[in-house]
Amino acid sequence: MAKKSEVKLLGAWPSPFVLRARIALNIKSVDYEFLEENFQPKSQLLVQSNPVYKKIPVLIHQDKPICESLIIVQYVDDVWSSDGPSILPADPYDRAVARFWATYVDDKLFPAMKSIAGAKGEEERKRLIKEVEEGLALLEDAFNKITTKGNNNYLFFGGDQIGYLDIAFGSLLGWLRVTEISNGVKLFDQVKTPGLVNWAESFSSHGAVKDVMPQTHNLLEFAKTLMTKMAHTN
Ligand SMILES: N[C@@H](CCC(=O)N[C@@H](CS)C(=O)NCC(=O)O)C(=O)O
Repeated sequence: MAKKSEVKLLGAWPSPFVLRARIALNIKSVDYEFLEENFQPKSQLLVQSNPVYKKIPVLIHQDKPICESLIIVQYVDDVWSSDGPSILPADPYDRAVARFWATYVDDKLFPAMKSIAGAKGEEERKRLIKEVEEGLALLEDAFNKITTKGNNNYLFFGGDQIGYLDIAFGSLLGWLRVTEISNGVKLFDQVKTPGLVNWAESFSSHGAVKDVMPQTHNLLEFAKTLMTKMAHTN
């Protein structure tokens, strides 16, 4: 078990990317100090630790920074390999598939979801919502393929335990719910994405997740404040 002083996580509570690092550390039962970044202005520690992107999360392990959420998740899996279940699948093909979909989440799904809030006009908003729905339908198919093995149907992308893709995608669930509420739509439901609806419930109530996953009403409040600030600066 790492000493708390050896592991620090520079982050902020509403960030889905920071949540990934927190879940990975929880899976491995790594004790860490959480340093809340408030960006007003960006802290010296953040700028020094992540001079390229100046973004959170940054994991600081034995005074060395590791940046980018998915790289942090893999690092945690590598360093604490014998503490708790593996995060990445053992099989090389399964690892490649998990990495493919995690990249898809970051490159396609999340950007589409994020851009709904900034849509210019109803037509664009509807187009983006449709894009997210189609994106989720692809993930529903992937979920069914990945979790059906022989006669077994697993709860998670990672099998019996949450793994890399569960963390990559599951960390966005809070913001997905905020998007649904803010736009009066259901992106996820028992008809369109039954597998993902059940998965989301199991993921959100998992021991490594439930205490660190931000509450939807807090994210909604945060989003409203952010939108108000942006409206004043434009
Ligand atoms: N690809 C990065 C994205 C991290 C990211 O966008 N972090 C946001 C907070 S959610 C941030 O630090 N934003 C500050 C900025 O853009 O200046 C990762 O996966 O870690």
